[in-house]
Amino acid sequence: MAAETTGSAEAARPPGNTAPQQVPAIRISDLSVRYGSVVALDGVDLELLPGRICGLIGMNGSGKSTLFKSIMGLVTPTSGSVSIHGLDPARARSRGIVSYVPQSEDVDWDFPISVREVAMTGRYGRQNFFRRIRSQDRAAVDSALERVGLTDLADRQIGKLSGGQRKRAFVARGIAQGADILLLDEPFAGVDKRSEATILALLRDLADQGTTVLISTHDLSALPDFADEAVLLMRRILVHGSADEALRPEQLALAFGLGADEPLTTSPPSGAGSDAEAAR
Ligand SMILES: Nc1ncnc2c1ncn2[C@@H]1O[C@H](COP(=O)(O)OP(=O)(O)OP(=O)(O)O)[C@@H](O)[C@H]1O
Repeated sequence: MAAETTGSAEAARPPGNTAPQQVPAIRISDLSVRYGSVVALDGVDLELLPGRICGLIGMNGSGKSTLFKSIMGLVTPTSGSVSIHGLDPARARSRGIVSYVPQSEDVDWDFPISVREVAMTGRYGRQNFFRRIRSQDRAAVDSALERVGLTDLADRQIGKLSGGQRKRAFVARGIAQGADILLLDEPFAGVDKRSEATILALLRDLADQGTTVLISTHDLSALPDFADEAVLLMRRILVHGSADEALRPEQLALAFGLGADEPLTTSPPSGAGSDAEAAR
């Protein structure tokens, strides 16, 4: 079975949509990233349009976090390129165009920082060297906290929030920042269904206003509920299309099937990495 490897926004366009083609917010061309001998991404081509919510799925170690880091300019590609609204990713990040909502385990929840201060970090790129907070920074943070429904909890230490509230605090940071692109790494892990629905409504609102949203998730069943399009990743893109296309059994077998626990290295032991190879 040949994998679908379009990787293009064109593929995600609804049938019959003859609207003029938009300029992608994110354009990734032939991107490969290695950590020593480990191939994390291998020839990834992907374009994401403004105003779309894209689900990113793939097994552990398939390269999702590396893809996020590449979009943020936090890893150096071995080859290929990433362009964010025509800019180099590091420059786009320093200009506040991209915002990241980290996985829960990547955050020190004991750190003495309030919800308001987390949101204020989204303003750092706009402040001067001394980071003097201006009235427009306060206004942007207040407005962002209101938007995510955390005004009443603004002065609470970040660790003293529920899982869903913690995610909303980081989304508030992205809103305060005025980011055009929001990357969310496993935002629904440890979050109840009601909080998940609240976050999704918020993300839909942001997408309707032109924000590009890329969400990694292991909750495959939730994907069709929120994703305008989906990417199935296994070091390279197996599918970029609708959620239903990404969830076809034969595609899932390629991405999550035999050999899934084997390390994906440049020189896998015999039999390991067969799924990835099959997808080539
Ligand atoms: N700093 C690093 N040094 C060496 N190898 C790394 C490093 N970071 C990631 N890797 C490896 O690169 C591959 C891709 O990892 P990555 O974290 O991007 O996957 P992932 O899809 O986000 O995984 P998960 O679902 O477990 O978060 C894995 O084989 C991983 O072990």
